[in-house]
Amino acid sequence: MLTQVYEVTDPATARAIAAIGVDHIGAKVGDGSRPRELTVAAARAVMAAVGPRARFCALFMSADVDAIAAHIAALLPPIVHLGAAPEAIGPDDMRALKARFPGLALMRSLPVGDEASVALAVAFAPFADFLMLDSVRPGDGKIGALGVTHDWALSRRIVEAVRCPVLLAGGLGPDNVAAAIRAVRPAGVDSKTRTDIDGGHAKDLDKVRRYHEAAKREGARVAASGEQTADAGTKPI
Ligand SMILES: O=C(O)c1ccccc1N[C@@H]1O[C@H](COP(=O)(O)O)[C@@H](O)[C@H]1O
Repeated sequence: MLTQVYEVTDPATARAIAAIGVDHIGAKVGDGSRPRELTVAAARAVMAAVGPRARFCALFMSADVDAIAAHIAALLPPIVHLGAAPEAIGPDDMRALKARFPGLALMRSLPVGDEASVALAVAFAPFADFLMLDSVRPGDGKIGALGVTHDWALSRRIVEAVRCPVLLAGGLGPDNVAAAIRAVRPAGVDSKTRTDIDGGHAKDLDKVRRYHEAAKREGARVAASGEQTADAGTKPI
């Protein structure tokens, strides 16, 4: 079971979370115009602090594929995570990014809202190394960092419908990650708000540790029980 934690904005926190054993450590990267969005220079320092124990994920909220490509070329992160709406960055854009950066692992956030989410995931899966299924706000369509769960039965159907490894996101933390793994059988899990300090965006290392340990424990239990779990390995597109 892969564990992923957002968002890390300083090297010391990146080092501490890597020492806990978290597999993917993420930060928002861009021109610095969004809240807590790191410039390439700041992201480079966090990525170096992650070290060899974990993989750094660069989350781009922008829909400007040329700007994203320029940031990738400057930073060369192991995992590029695309967070813009699916209408804004589509499968063709993902194919183009992979062609330009062949060694890159691409993670694609997708909203899980209604029945249409399953077809959307099926359409994107062939172009992603990881899908990340996240909650969506009904009013404005905002995806992610909402701190709320979604219909896990839909996410389970997506896990069963695609070959691509799926990470489950949306309101996960130490107290519900095991139940989420039992319900969805993802290849990995992601957490932001519920591993933050209360009322702030800094990471609470005790929450991160409890989330990570609960996820690894439940992932191992599911694997040992022989229950179906998606493959956590990456596959080339
Ligand atoms: O991390 C952010 O600030 C962010 C901003 C805008 C969209 C997505 C964002 N983050 C992603 O959302 C998941 C889930 O968040 P939560 O656990 O429900 O709070 C987060 O881990 C990032 O992958």
